[in-house]
Amino acid sequence: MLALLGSLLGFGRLEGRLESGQNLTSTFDECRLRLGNTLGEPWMRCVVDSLLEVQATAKARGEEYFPIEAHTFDPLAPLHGHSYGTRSDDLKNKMRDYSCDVADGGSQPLRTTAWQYEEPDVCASAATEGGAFVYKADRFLPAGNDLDLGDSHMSVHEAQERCEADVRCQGFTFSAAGWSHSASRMEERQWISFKSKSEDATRGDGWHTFKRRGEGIDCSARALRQPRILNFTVHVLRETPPVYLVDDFYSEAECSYMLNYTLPLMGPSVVVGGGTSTWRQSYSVNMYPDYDDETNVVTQAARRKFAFARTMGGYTDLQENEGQEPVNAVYYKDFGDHYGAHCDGECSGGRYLEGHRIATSVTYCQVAEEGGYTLFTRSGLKVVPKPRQMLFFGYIEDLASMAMDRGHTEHSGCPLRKGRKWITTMWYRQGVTKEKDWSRFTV
Ligand SMILES: O=C(O)CCC(=O)C(=O)O
Ligand SMILES: [Fe+2]
Repeated sequence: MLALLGSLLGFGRLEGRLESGQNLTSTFDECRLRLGNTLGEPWMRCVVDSLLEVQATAKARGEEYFPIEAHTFDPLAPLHGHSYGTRSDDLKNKMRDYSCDVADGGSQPLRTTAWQYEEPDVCASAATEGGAFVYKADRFLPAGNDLDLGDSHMSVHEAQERCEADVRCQGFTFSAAGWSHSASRMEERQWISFKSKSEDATRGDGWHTFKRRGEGIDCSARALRQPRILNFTVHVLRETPPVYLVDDFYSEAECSYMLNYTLPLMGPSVVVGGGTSTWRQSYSVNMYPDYDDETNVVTQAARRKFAFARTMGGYTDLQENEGQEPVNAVYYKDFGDHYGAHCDGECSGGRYLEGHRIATSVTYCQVAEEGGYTLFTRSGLKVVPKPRQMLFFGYIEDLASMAMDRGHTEHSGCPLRKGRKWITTMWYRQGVTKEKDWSRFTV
């Protein structure tokens, strides 16, 4: 079934006759009614078949029509030279707009299964060594110079005390070639810059950074923070390439922590290559997991997501580390905010290349009352999320040959109609490391 849509929708071609020609909406409505109010793939197929019939009749009569070329159902192949995610495919986008605004409850799972995750011990001594601070060698903090603590000449030890005493202080940074983190050297005086921002520790030889630990977890209540075994319910929406929806992936505490922390920092979203676009209307900000700080909520959530991708997604070589992309927090808040049809990675059937994106997860803390669904635009899968669910989808069509998807992972954030939507999007890359990080590769 899946094998048909990537190719047939790739053939939708507009020749300036849409408005004066076939009334698409009536075809959409008719197919929906004929199929008992369901959308998805059977509906898309019905629409295309109906339009082909109308086209044949119109052609014979010399009338206008919505032009689409005859489609093949098999094998599925992207249209030669066709670039996914462009605006050229008008029929597909009209179908997307229509599907987004129909209250059909979304796609139902093929099956439901369970996933178990054993949390790392976030309060183990190794994970909290260094007390309230995480030390980062060869890193400086570029931003957050708005503290009146100023630059001060003092011992590193004193700097820790001063920073801890001020809630605004998120860390401090100094340059000292040859300095190493040891008890005696903590008493040496350095020129210290205190910072109100510590998420973006940047590589710099001879620099040293002390970051305040995440405040998400209080390790003083040690007894309450034994590592937990978490059990999740997983709804399988598609087997290959995988689309899973996981219930209660984030806890309420995680969501409120991330919402509170990101909302004041958000700016207009950008698209791949930089810049804003009406294709992606929302607000966003990056969150940086710090794999040296296990108490950090963003770190814990990222570790859980990677574990899921390895065990459930089958991407066993995936590794969370500093080479991965930051997590993108996205807020859709105004009527019509949306993300047009796009692929997050390569989706025209090539071979997977190390360092590139291999999977995506979207975790919803706030869902809209109407609209804001996540729709797979070439396969008709529609996710109507519940708060705190995680949508995971991978792009590998065949794990044995590492052949990539041929269009079925193309997706869209439906226009927001009522309420607000707040999500975190995470992209997974195989083979990235701290030294060879994501920015060296395209998507
Ligand atoms: O908003 C959504 O539902 C999808 C978001 C998305 O596709 C992305 O952030 O890459
Ligand atoms: Fe996306």
